Amino acid sequence: MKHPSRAMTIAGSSAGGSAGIQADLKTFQELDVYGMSIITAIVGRHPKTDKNVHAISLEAIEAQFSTAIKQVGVDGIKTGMLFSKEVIELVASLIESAPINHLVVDPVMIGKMNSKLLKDDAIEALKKYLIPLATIITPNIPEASVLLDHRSISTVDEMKKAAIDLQQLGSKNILIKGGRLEGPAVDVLFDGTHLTTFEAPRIDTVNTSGAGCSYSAAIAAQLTKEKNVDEAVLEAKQYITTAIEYSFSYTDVVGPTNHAAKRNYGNAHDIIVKNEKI
Ligand SMILES: Nc1ncnc2c1ncn2[C@@H]1O[C@H](COP(=O)(O)OP(=O)(O)O)[C@@H](O)[C@H]1O
Ligand SMILES: Cc1ncc(COP(=O)(O)O)c(C=O)c1O
Repeated sequence: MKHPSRAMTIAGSSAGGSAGIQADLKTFQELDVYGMSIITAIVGRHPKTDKNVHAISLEAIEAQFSTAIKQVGVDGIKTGMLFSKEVIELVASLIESAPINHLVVDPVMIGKMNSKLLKDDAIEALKKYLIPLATIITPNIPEASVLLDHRSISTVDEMKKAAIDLQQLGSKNILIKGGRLEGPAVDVLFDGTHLTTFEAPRIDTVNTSGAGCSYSAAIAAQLTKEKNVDEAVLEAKQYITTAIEYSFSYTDVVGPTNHAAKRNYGNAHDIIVKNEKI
């Protein structure tokens, strides 16, 4: 038997199972890669306070990472919620010490239920230490805007311009996710020479908690299988579009995407891919 490739998520725990570490591990499993997790923080809602993030010590983060590397090894990593500049600096140095070919950085800042997942003073550390190590970064529109000093981004053309400008931060590839715009769900990839758009129909649902987490985890999973970046993004876009098509909610809270949907029902929609040279 050939061993599956090995993917690691370094991210926060999201108790409801829709986002964060939980979404990443479900995605890895669905895509047939061996999943590992390094928990950086625990997000839990406290109805009577706004203290909904419980930090994990740097020592515990380092201990998880070295255990996973020694017990298993790693082919590709994705980072999600990192919360503080201290965690970002540590995670960047751990990643630099590991023999990996693929790093997906999802610059998670604010959750869909408005949890603050990154401190304001951590943004510079993200730019300085982690993004330059990335194979690809996957900001949504508000995150891309913050990384570009609060530039307004409200059209696909502005997403294209933003993707080109974000490459100056040092990541090889930039993928801006258009989930927050109206109209078709268009994501823009810039690889340094080409702009590629990946377009899916907009699905009429609010249940997209963890969509960005699952999408970046799916890209990481495909990269560990030695797919190139274009193939990895296309397959991940098919995966997340199908997971959103079959999303649901158990309560009146924004619900999860359906991680098993592609396995159970096959791809829900064709993705339109367009490519232009810059
Ligand atoms: N209603 C929707 N219909 C189809 N695709 C969507 C929808 N909402 C988000 N997406 C897609 O889901 C992926 C995650 O995007 P987004 O929700 O913007 O990320 P995040 O969770 O980081 O905010 C992207 O490919 C985006 O285009
Ligand atoms: C730990 C963690 N990471 C990431 C996210 C981001 O989720 P989303 O992709 O829905 O923005 C959340 C949302 O609450 C979270 O709790």
